[in-house]
Amino acid sequence: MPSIRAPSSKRTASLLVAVKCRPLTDAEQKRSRHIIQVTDDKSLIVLDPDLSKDYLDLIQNRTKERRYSFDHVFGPGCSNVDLYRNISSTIAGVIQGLNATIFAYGSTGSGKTYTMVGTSKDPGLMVLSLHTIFDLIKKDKSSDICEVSCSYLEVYNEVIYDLLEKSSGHLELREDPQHGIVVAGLRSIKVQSADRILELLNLGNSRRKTESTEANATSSRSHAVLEITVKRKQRNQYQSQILRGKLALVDLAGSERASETNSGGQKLRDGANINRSLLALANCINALGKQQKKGLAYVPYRNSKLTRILKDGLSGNSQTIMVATISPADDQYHHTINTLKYADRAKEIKTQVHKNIGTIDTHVADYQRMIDTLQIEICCLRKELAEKESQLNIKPAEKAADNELSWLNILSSGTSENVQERINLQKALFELEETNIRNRIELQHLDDVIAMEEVVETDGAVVQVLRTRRQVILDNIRDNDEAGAGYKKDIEINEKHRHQLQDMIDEAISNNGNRTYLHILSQYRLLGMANTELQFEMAMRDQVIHDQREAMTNLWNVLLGLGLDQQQIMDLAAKQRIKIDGSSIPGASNLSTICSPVVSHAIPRFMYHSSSSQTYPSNACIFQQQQGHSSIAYSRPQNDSPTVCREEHQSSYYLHPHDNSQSAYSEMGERGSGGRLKPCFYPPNRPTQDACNFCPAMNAQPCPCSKEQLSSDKDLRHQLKQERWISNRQNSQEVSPSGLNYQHLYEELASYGGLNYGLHESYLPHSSLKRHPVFVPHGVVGVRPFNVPGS
Ligand SMILES: Nc1ncnc2c1ncn2[C@@H]1O[C@H](COP(=O)(O)OP(=O)(O)OP(=O)(O)O)[C@@H](O)[C@H]1O
Repeated sequence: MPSIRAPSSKRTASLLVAVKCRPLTDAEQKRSRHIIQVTDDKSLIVLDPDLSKDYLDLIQNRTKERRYSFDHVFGPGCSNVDLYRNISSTIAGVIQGLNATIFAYGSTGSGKTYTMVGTSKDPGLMVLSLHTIFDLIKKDKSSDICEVSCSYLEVYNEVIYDLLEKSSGHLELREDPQHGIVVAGLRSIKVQSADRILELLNLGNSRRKTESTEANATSSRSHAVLEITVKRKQRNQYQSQILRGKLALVDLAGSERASETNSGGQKLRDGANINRSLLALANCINALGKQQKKGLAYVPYRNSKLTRILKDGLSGNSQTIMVATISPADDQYHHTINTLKYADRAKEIKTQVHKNIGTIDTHVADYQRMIDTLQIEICCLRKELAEKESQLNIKPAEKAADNELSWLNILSSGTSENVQERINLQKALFELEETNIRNRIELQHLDDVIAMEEVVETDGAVVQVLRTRRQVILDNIRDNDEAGAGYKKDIEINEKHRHQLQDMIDEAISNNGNRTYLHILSQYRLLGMANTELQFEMAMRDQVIHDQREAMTNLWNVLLGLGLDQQQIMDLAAKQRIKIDGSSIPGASNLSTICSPVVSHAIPRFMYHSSSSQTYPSNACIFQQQQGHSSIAYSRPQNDSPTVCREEHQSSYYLHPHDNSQSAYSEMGERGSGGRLKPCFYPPNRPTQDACNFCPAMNAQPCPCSKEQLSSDKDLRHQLKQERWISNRQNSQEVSPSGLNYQHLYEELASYGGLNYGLHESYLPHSSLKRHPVFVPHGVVGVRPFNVPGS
């Protein structure tokens, strides 16, 4: 029986902020004054550090004293256990399939490591949470099987290392549609007891990079993330449900001023990197705080590895706790105020918490496995390269050749970093554009509403509010455009760097005669590219999965909006021989417009993978306009394979070739509003016109309501610029764009000459490169941008 999944119910949670003030250290007691007053368990006062005031401050009664309130405040007399007691309920959710994140934030020497790791007398949050998890599993009365695993990583100078590996190589981040950001190749060790994890924790901590600085004798130079995963599986059940809870415990490196830490050389460089990633974190907190009040500001997660790792914890599926650590010393006043400023802003952050139930999309899991295998192979090859190099270094006669070889090695790792960086920048740009598209939609709506209100309103109060909101949206658009311009510049720099690297590699290879080494090197590079390509594939699938999830949610909303209750939906599904996974069905929210007829048949048509002979009625259409974002979904007539088209306001930078020439677009491409060209990509082995016939909006059987719906909604018609169709056919041999710059990717692949797989030429806008055979994995879902007729 085919099965679909009911979207799990989400709960909006506020980020919980706890402030912890440590006692004065022995050294501080001699030189500093205590300036923190904890007034009650939720508020504190930072006293003015200046005892003597100048005349002007005195007569104007100016003071630097500041008052704050948070979810919890702990004074110098409190232990880690006191803090833990107030947050332990969050940890308990992890064994029920919920995610939680706890991170300590504060300046260097303020007590982050003490809070997270602790001492034997005062164990920290990492230790206490582990004990809770194992205690709860032990006490659990159900017959479920719980499996606990843990990983421990550090981010040092923007490079990720595995703290559970003796000599870990550089690890890379990957975006997983189901599990969010994951670190490829990171070891996850299954553990049976809290003691075993504590052993691993101690081992990892001993590998962590620390330095003695002026501000702290054992200052952490890296950000450390301990992740505990609890998988809970029903025993002896066919198709058993799996709950997968995750707890991330983060000890950040301390922010500092170079002048205060009195460091130079490597220490100074470390400090600069630490500060950069903490600044990126602060910027994310700022943007997220702003988003709650003002909506749709771009959150620059991509500006550092740390923020990418923390993304889920900051805005995704996680109940998150920020522990802001402060020093009570008067000479730390500015650091303290700074920490409390961000903690205060973080109170505004909201996350969406839902249970992680079961698994879907097995083909995605297969891709992940492939990528993981490739990552492991790359690591082995890296090691081989290093060994080969050290062997060569032993022979002094070959010193000159050795230098050349290590130069080659540097170049080749430079190339892979360069590729990763470009992928990241392009994705950032894509996200920025999406954010601004939504901003522009809201702007358009606001303009219309303002125009209407101006006619009817007498005192102008509502118009004033709307105008204020309009200005906020304009500011957001401007900020996002500025950020986008920055990313575009970075991409240009990255491109230049790539060409330089490639030239240098080619020259070095042509001058060098060491065949074995070159063989390993070329294998390494090829695997690197295969890996990159798979990551692109994954990104495409992410998009498809995202779209499908959105469509599923819309369909659920429609069904519930029609007045069907959960039981009726279940009965209908059972009649269609469709199994509904997931126990909870969300309330019908955000439903705006429904296109009938036959909406109730839309689920089978869309959800149902074509492995069954079951057929469904012809057309179904869901029209939705939600939070300023509009989309239209169609299902195909019954004799065709299930197809869904979405129209959306989207024009991606990925889809625009750099030369911007007309020829880079299809014959179907036309100029959209604003004079921007709209790209069109064709499926392989299919004539151009046929590609368009695939969209129901253009064929003989258009969606019965789309045109009317469109023309009845003036805003929408204005905004619709591009249509994407999703062809979801069994054994499809198609791969197509999903916001990716194929021209780029193709050039990238071509630059790795001899590579035996590439993208099909027909996916390239008027491709001039038609050499490589197609590399198409099974079960691929096609995604294609499309022109909306008459838009
Ligand atoms: N609650 C506390 N009680 C007693 N001593 C503490 C407490 N918190 C921190 N300390 C002490 O303060 C010093 C600095 O603490 P810690 O190393 O945890 O700071 P940090 O914020 O992690 O610094 P960095 O960012 O430089 O790594 C240590 O000597 C630690 O033992």
